[in-house]
Amino acid sequence: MKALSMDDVDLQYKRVVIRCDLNVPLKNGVIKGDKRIRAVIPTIRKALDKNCAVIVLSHLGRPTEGVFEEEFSLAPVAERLGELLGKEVRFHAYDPELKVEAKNGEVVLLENVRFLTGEKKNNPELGAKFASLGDIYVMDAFGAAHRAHASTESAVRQAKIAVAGPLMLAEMEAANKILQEPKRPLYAIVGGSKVSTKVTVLENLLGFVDGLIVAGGIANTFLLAEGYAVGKSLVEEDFVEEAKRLIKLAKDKNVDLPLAKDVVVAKDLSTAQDLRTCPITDIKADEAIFDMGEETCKEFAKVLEKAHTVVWNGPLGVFEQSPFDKGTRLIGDILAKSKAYTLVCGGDSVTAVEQFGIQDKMGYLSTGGGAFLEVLEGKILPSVAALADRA
Ligand SMILES: Nc1ncnc2c1ncn2[C@@H]1O[C@H](COP(=O)(O)OP(=O)(O)O)[C@@H](O)[C@H]1O
Ligand SMILES: O=C(OP(=O)(O)O)[C@H](O)COP(=O)(O)O
Repeated sequence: MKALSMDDVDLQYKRVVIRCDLNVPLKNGVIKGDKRIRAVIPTIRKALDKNCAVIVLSHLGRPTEGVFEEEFSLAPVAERLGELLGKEVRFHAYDPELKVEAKNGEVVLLENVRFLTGEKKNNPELGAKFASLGDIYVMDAFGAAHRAHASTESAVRQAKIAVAGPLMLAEMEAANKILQEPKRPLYAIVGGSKVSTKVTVLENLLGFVDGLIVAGGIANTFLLAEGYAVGKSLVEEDFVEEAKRLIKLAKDKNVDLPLAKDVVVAKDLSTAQDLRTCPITDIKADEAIFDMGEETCKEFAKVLEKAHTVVWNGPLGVFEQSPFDKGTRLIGDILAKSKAYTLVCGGDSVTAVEQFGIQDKMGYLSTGGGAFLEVLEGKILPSVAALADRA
């Protein structure tokens, strides 16, 4: 990747802004997986070692812009970041004026940048404001590098000096390695919930992989496209036609695209009321799919036996809530035992793997989900393009 690194510039006593992806899973203010926070510790330490004043930026979730919403606050992240760094991290609360300064040797974490009007629209004035907070702008938010937002793209273009952080560089190297020399057969498992983000990814992956397992919440839209009733399951109706097209495209390209045969359904997620496993032909109108069934997982396992490389993004079910974690656990165990090189990407997927304690059995864990898949598609990420232009 063409970009300046932190080693290429004089950091001594500078004001450094580091854009990180600290978008971690949170429930009632409790962090459920801190991989993304741990991953940027070396970056922040690198700046502190040179007596820099450090301002950290990040987004969290998808809040409404222009207003503060407690559930999307980065305050709990500031605390965890401080624990991991072994030094206090000053939290700068919601402040549309962005009146923030840091002293040398100090780390300040700014409140969620997505509360600010213009962040997601890549507003150049907001980008200029972010850039002006420091002498050097370090783009280290690999997980958000596929977003052309004010803090990930515009600020990089406008900063006095813009460099790629060490995490960003390592992640790009890992993704490019798979892209350039994958050990085939190469299979991708794409699960999770973000259908709209993943549809284009799936289409492009069909041109690159030997097999594609569509699972988790996004599989529901594919089941609907195949004519099955999916009750109250999470679906994106606007993408049913797309799903139909992708199923046909996979056939034309001779790519395996196995879909679920049985699923775990319930009437209510929080109470798991009337939970049962049923064939996909038997989902009732008041039920929703929350996990893949055992038969389906066994079938996926058989398919995956052929793989020499597996790229896994997105859990197979609502893994945060037992017993809907079974499908994700099963596939995790299979991959942990498999000889295939397994690359796990995405905030929730990595959290699941760490929750199951199988992280050491995986080939590589990436902090980026959508970002990693877009690199595999051969796309140039907006942040990467901006960094290259500044090199
Ligand atoms: N059947 C399902 N219905 C609703 N949500 C689901 C389902 N399967 C998985 N999910 C949810 O998908 C989310 C993760 O999706 P996503 O953000 O796309 O993954 P990643 O962060 O690994 O890229 C998890 O919160 C999980 O609960
Ligand atoms: O969690 C993220 O992406 P991922 O779910 O693809 O891993 C990134 O922080 C990007 O978040 P976004 O998909 O709300 O832009």
